Amino acid sequence: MTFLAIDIGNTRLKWAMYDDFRPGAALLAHGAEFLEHIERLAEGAWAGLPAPDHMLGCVVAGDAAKRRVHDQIEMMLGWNLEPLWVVPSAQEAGVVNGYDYPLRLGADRWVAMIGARHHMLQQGPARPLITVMVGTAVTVDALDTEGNFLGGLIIPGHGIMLRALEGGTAGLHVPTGDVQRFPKNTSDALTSGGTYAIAGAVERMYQHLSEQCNAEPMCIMAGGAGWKMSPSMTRPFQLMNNLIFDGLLVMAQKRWGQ
Ligand SMILES: Nc1ncnc2c1ncn2[C@@H]1O[C@H](COP(=O)(O)OP(=O)(O)O)[C@@H](O)[C@H]1O
Ligand SMILES: CC(C)(COP(=O)(O)O)[C@@H](O)C(=O)NCCC(=O)O
Ligand SMILES: [K+]
Repeated sequence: MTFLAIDIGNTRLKWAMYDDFRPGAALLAHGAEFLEHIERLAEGAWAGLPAPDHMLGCVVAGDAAKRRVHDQIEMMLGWNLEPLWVVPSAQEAGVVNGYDYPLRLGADRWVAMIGARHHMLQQGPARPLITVMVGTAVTVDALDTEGNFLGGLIIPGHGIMLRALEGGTAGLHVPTGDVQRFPKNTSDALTSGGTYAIAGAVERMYQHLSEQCNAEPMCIMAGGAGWKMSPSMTRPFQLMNNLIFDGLLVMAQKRWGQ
């Protein structure tokens, strides 16, 4: 019972093939393509894969990207798949969506929270939970001990922050620098500024959530640039590279399992 999970962010499409659609399924193959290379999937990374029985994805990159992926799936000989995409709802898998308009929440944030809460409950008792996703943009989302999504932050990712500063000034065209506590050149000042802006936002959310819930939150971080943040975080956290896929496996089991 093979399962294809797809996560289309604003920079890259990530995909993973599993031998089953339940948490803990074995990873058979995985990969990532920049969005401009979606058309390579069918004849490239996906060629030779076993035909998946089910597919579930989340997409925040717009309908055009989704349609281009449908075209790739159609090109796969022997695949007979109905592509299904996550739509954030009011409640799923023990998580309650507190957004003013639940549908407007990014599908990737919804899936990540569901994956993170499932992961936490596998490890021990329920606690407040923060999911941090460091991709094109950075999102910092808060769940209380009962699984209510209380709300979250959206901030620019490293790349967007740098490009915005480069574009809006005359003197900030410099190579990437290092993260320093007291940067003494422009490159280090920009790199450190972006990194601590993100780390500071997570710290604030940690304070807000621990005050709100009277308990120490668990913090789970993911996303293509999560590793860049690791040395600069102020609180304990777990890096989970497959967080979105884990969330999709939880949702897939609810849809097709049993
Ligand atoms: N090998 C890599 N390829 C692409 N982006 C990378 C890579 N390593 C780190 N990054 C960083 O990760 C970000 C993209 O992360 P990703 O999780 O793919 O974003 P999204 O989900 O928004 O597409 C980029 O902004 C880039 O700074
Ligand atoms: C915040 C995001 C742009 C993050 O995108 P990403 O960095 O993963 O490409 C995405 O989750 C999104 O478009 N959200 C919709 C708006 C919202 O969540 O409020
Ligand atoms: K993402």
